[in-house]
Amino acid sequence: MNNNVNNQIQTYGWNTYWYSILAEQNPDIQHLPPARVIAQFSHSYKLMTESGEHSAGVTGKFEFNAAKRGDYPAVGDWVMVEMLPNESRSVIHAVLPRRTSMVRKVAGNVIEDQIIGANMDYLFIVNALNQDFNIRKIERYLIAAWESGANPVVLLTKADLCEQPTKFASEVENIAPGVPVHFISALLNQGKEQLQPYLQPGITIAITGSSGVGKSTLLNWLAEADTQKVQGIRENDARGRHTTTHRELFLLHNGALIMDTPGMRELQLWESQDGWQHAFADIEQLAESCRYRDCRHDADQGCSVVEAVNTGELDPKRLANYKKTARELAHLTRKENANNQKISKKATSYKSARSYVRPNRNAYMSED
Ligand SMILES: Nc1nc2c(ncn2[C@@H]2O[C@H](COP(=O)(O)OP(=O)(O)OP(=O)(O)O)[C@@H](O)[C@H]2O)c(=O)[nH]1
Ligand SMILES: [Zn+2]
Repeated sequence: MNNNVNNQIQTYGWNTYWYSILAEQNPDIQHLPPARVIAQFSHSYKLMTESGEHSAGVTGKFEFNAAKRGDYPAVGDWVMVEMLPNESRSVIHAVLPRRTSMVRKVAGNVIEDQIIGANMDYLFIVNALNQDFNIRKIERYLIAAWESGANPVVLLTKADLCEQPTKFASEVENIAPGVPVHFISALLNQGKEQLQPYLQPGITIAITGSSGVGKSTLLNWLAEADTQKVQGIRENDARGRHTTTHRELFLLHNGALIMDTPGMRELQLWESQDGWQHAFADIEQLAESCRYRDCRHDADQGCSVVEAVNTGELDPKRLANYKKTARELAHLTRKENANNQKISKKATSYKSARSYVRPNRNAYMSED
């Protein structure tokens, strides 16, 4: 590895942490160069390797060993590759263990984890400061963030359409103590400086939020930073190439990496125990002093949660959201358990083929 090529993957976030992770892996893959997945297509991936962009597929062995959908590479993953000589293609031998990941539960015959983004440092949760402002949505996105392991940051866009952005910001702060909240206006070019602490070299930021909240506008706004500097970098680009091809993980001029995958964009809000408890820590804590262990928090007697609603300490809408999430989570768990039972009955006969968990090609490739 010469310095120049080494820099290429460092720019994409390779660092001593990943070196140490690699050192813990099977020696078979340790000599292979690392690469980062920057886009995912139906049958292939686009990687940033030490020698630039490569398209890639997984090895047959990888495919054979992949027990479930979540074992396959996802955007943001670090993979160990074999470069094919004289080709801008490579093959993926292994995926390094993910530091963080956004997982979506896909309910089919078997509930499967689909990784819609990996190794993000921050998750920007975008909501607009107009009639679309929705605190309950933010609450649910926060669950996803906690579950992913990435640090959530709430961005309230379209501040120019709002008389009192601070009022909304404090509303968010109430439901998400300790989570940074910023209000910005791409239209008026206001608030960008608040984002600088996150937009650091090698830091990966995923962007999520409902349709129309201003994600694309935000991306363009972030990308257009300092045009002069951009041109300077292009001039110095060793390959002199400016690719305009499809990417889902891309480099900003300030060195930060932005992840914008279709799945991340329209994050479907599945629920999971850990993230859920974290997001509703206040209610969980109140519930501890309910009279009954299995309190449903809908009767007055001995229920600390209902009491908190009555005294105005807890917003009834927050409680309603908590209950709705709990029901969905219970539903998902029931479905999962039922499927797992079915699977374990059949497991012996299926084991060699592993067909019960191996996604069929079409299912794996389809966008749902
Ligand atoms: N007033 C105002 N309008 C904005 C701002 N940011 C975005 N918009 C507008 O909001 C609309 C939606 O913005 P997009 O960036 O397309 O939203 P999106 O979240 O990417 O939407 P999807 O692509 O559907 O996911 C557009 O008409 C933007 O011009 C802002 O800061 N102020
Ligand atoms: Zn209760």
